[in-house]
Amino acid sequence: MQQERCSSSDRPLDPGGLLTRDAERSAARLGCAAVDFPVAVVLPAGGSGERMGLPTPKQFCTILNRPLISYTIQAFERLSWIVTVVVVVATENHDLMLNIVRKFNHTKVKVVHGGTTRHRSIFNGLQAFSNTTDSLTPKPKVVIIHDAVRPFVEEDLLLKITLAAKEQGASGAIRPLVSTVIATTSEGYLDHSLERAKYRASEMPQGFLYDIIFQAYQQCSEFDFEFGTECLHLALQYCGTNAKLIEGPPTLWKVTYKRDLAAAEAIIKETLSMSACIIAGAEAEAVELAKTLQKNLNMMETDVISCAKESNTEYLSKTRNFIHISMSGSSFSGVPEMVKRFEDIGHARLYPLVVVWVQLNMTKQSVDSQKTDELTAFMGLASEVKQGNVLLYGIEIDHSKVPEQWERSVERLTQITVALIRDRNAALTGQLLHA
Ligand SMILES: Nc1ccn([C@@H]2O[C@H](COP(=O)(O)OP(=O)(O)OP(=O)(O)O)[C@@H](O)[C@H]2O)c(=O)n1
Ligand SMILES: O=C(CO)[C@H](O)[C@H](O)COP(=O)(O)O
Repeated sequence: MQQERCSSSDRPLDPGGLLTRDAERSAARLGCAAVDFPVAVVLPAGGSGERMGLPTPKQFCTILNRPLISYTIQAFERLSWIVTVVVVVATENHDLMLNIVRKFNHTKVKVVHGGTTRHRSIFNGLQAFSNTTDSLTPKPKVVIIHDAVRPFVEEDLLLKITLAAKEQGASGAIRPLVSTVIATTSEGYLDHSLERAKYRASEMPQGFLYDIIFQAYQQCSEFDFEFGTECLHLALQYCGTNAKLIEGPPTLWKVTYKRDLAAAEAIIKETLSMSACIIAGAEAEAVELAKTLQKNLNMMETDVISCAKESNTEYLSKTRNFIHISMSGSSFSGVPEMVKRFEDIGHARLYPLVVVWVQLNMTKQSVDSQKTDELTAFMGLASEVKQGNVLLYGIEIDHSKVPEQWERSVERLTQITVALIRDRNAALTGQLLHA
């Protein structure tokens, strides 16, 4: 079978950089030269997340089995032009951070100890590059500073920030203000309000020539270290560098309150649901169903491949969702092999994979012992692969010669498949649903 593709017209963005795109393509889109100088990143992650109100600091809270900080690291680490990511954590979380680095195979990370305030933590991070004997942290030309709790940062913006920092000495992302900023009196009355259109919210990432921001931090007062919240201000105050400001997307927001964790999870799930690969058995009916399903899943980018092409793993890198269609009687053959392959290449290391096994029944099935055995094997496999971050679900569909009835069943199959992919609900794995 030929590989077929259909694209959705209004494909959402990829705010977390969860999908593969390379820097050169971004640079081409921006019409600027690719970065050809060393760039490093400092991620302050030494806070306690008081406003979140959880015992675990927010950067270590897990979303889909992975700590938030790992998503942020990944957004930078995947870019070939970023050399090192320095992560600054409180001393008591040093080992926890090293475990995260190992578990999720982060290869560019150096972990350093934080300070009592964000500015102190950032300064500690910058100092890691001043030790010229450490080959893991060579001094960069440009350093990007980014809060560890802002997991969604696209490479296009990082390129703009980096190139502007190289040109101007400093650059930072901004957003329009949502609310008006007012000053209050000590008694809690309105003192005055600012003209909202004149002001912007300062967000992250921010980029700097390393020498400028390091010099600025070396001159910082105790007051700056204790109460300052703005790195761009330090570059201006101590080095006379006016930052270039670049408007970023709303997804740059900082995870601060509990509800922000739910919002971050929703964004990650939405991004992971943008594409799927349908693997069809050799039978004509399975191929036909695969094509109809592909047409129905028009909001996703879908590929249809035949079981025969399954051994070619090229399709794996394109998606985190797999729909395996087989005929009843052929058992769920193919599914265990496919899942094993995911394990071998570590495909589920960063994101949970969804595998929907669709069993097409051509005749009315009687509940016999063969079917029960198959179901038991399916449930066993689902529970086993869940440990490896693969979410395996089953859907049975009875073929009907009555067109309206068949259409309704395929529509139900589509809806259940979309719901399983979007929700990525670990509690429902191993269930055999009926369309
Ligand atoms: N001593 C500190 C304080 C904060 N940060 C980091 O700075 C970033 C932005 O700070 P904020 O959102 O204020 O985090 P917390 O200080 O943890 O949150 P809260 O103010 O609610 O306690 C976070 O990644 C945080 O971990 C840091 O590295 N060292
Ligand atoms: O807003 C910012 C940019 O200027 C910083 O990201 C930072 O969040 C402010 O620090 P804090 O919340 O720790 O006081």
